[in-house]
Parts: sequence; structure tokens; C-alpha cells
Amino acid sequence: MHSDVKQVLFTEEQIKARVRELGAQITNDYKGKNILLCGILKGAVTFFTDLARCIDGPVEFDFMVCSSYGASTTSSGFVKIRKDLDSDVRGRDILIVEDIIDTGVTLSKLKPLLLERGAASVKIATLLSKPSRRKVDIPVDYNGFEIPDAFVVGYGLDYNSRYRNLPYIGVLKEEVYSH
Ligand SMILES: O=P(O)(O)OC[C@H]1O[C@H](OP(=O)(O)OP(=O)(O)O)[C@H](O)[C@@H]1O
Ligand SMILES: Nc1nc2[nH]cnc2c(=O)[nH]1
Repeated sequence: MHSDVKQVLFTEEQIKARVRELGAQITNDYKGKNILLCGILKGAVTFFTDLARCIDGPVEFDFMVCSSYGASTTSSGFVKIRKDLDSDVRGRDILIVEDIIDTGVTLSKLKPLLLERGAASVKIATLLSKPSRRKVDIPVDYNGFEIPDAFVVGYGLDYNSRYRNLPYIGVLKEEVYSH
């Protein structure tokens, strides 16, 4: 375990097993469909690549970069698209892939946007969800794990751009924040 981490919430093995379950569920639900898998960079990248390999069926990849302002305090947080999808989404079955849903503001803006653009369907897969932090009610179609209101890192999630490469999900020691 990294010396900055005080507790491992989910081990590499636990994550792998859960991602396999989600992949099987998605495979079953999307039979006969061609999924446009949309990863929200950067945090989702690890989950995205693992989940994609657990889906048995046709999948295309696309990515977005978003940032939100005011999301932690208000449901009317502003979400800026820093990099848009390359694909024309009209008539496509989109599965948005996120690492974590916190306030829900990011997805509450993205989902209607993709539907407005003419997507046939838009569903959401997230590795982690913090329901106690929700400001906007957003239906989550595939959820890896519900977690309490603790700041977690690893498996794509960062603190100050670090720890994304940890293979597990962990809680940082308080002293790491106070420096
Ligand atoms: O539910 P919300 O409160 O809207 O928060 C969730 C968003 O915040 C995180 O991204 P972040 O802005 O940290 O960027 P990153 O993925 O590049 O780390 C996460 O990946 C989601 O996109
Ligand atoms: N890295 C990281 N980003 C977040 N964004 C919202 N909650 C979290 C969290 O617990 N960890």
C-alpha cells in the first residue's frame, strides 16, 4: 500500500470482479446494439479500458473532457466541455463511463445534452457513487460501488494530479491534504 494511503476501500481483485459483473450486465442489456462508449476524461480512463474489455459485443470509443464550476455547492453548477465527442451521436446508443458521481451536476448537464443532439439512448456507468453528496438526482444505470463521503484516490482518481495509477481505491491520510 502507498504510504500516503490510510485505508484501502476496494482492492484490485474486488474492482476486477465488480467490473466483470457490470460488463456481463451491459453485454446482456445491449444485445443486438452497437454501443458508443463515452469516457469522461481523465478520471474514468482506467475503469473505461477495463470495462470495455468486459463487454462482449460491438463497442466504439469516444471521449469528453469536462470541468464544472460551483458544483459542490449548487445544483445549477456550470459544466464546461473542454473537449467534445468526435462522433455524431444521432441515433446512437450511448453509455457514458465515469469514475465517480459526486454532486451529479456533471452528468445532469451531459445526459440531456446528448439526448438533445439526437442520441437514441443515454445510460450511465460509474465505478463509484457518493449518494450522500448528491445535489441533483441522476439515475445511475450501472454502479460499481456506493461509497461514503470520503475523498478517494486510485484506479484513475487523483488528488492534485497524483495517485491515478494506484491499482486500488484508497482513502488518503489527512496529513497529505494539510501540506
Ligand atoms: O458529480 P459531480 O460533482 O459533477 O462530480 C463528478 C465529476 O468530477 C470528477 O472529475 P474531475 O473534475 O475531478 O476531473 P478528472 O476526471 O480529470 O479527475 C469525476 O470524474 C466526474 O467527472
Ligand atoms: N479523486 C476524487 N475526485 C472526486 N470528485 C468527487 N469526489 C471525489 C473523490 O472522492 N476523489
